Amino acid sequence: MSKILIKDAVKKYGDREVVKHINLEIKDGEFFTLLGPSGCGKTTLLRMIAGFNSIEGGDFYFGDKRINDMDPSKRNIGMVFQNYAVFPNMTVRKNIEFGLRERKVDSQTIKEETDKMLKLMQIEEHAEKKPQALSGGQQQRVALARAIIIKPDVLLMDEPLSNLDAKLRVELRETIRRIQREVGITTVYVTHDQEEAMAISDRIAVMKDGVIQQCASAREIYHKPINTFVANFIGTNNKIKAFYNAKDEKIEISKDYKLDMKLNTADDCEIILSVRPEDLIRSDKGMECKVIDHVFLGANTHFHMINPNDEEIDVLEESYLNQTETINNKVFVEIKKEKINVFTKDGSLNLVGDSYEK
Ligand SMILES: Nc1ncnc2c1ncn2[C@@H]1O[C@H](COP(=O)(O)OP(=O)(O)OP(=O)(O)O)[C@@H](O)[C@H]1O
Repeated sequence: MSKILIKDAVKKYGDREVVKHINLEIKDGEFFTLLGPSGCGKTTLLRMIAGFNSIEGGDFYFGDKRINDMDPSKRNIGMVFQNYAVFPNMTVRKNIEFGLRERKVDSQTIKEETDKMLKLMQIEEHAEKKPQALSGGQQQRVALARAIIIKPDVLLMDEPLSNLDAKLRVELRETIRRIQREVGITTVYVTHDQEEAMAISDRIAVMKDGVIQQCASAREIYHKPINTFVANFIGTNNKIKAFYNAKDEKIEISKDYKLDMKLNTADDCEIILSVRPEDLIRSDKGMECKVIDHVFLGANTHFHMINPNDEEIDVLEESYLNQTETINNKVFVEIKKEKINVFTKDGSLNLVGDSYEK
């Protein structure tokens, strides 16, 4: 049985639908992420699960229990927000204990459970400090401990890392993932950061304008995006305009560069190739491109180029000591055909079938 089931959910502000007929099934123990640009409705949907927003349509279930009309306090959820919602006047220990005290748990159990949490979050030495003496990352560990000590059925997290600097974000997202696995708690996580979503999630729902575009594992979303919005939102993507000759089963990129490939259409049509920078390789044949810049990034080097269609493309190569390319040089670039996605001209449909290994 699914842990959270959402059927045909609608949220309206006035006449405006901001969540538009969403269906989702989240499994027990799953780390599930709602990902999308600002304003796409992720927080609104999360708040509907929590019970903080009215629901204008659809049904929400925890297990087989319909929760639409259940008070938030009865839903047994833990929440962590962007702003570390810890009580400033209480010590770290008192903050973490809070939920158990509210539930009138005996003091021996409170002590044991709180000690366990302090250890799990690696903040034992801060137990008797007030939150303001802690860094942002440590405060978020307190918030997380406080949310999960009550053993909620579902943990809801809304951009919990956005106020932290880049290094801490990476560190804490790994901690969150490890702890979620250890505790096995079903988690719904909201972020606009695609890299964070990929690093942390079992599955991701990519949202745009209140609609789920694709719901799948990070790998599937990266390698097999359903439309150009998803392809562009996740990772770096080169868009190359081309033409499909259906009779000859050829993709025509330029006069001199064609790929043999059968697409899921019987008609000649204009298409958009979607190619990751790592799936373009410098070669002695292919598209003739002009190098306009190169950026050394340690493990990799990024080459920015202009292709024969006057499109700017990015080529990612593993770095090596004597790697050089002079700006304005002409180079040939080949496409790793087995890795590309091909979309209709309007970007709405992926024309690559399942026959290609992704
Ligand atoms: N109380 C409200 N009244 C009217 N409109 C609202 C209200 N809350 C949110 N909205 C609108 O609903 C849409 C979805 O907002 P929501 O906060 O869910 O987006 P989001 O994807 O979480 O974005 P962000 O990452 O910026 O928080 C937005 O267009 C927003 O302006």
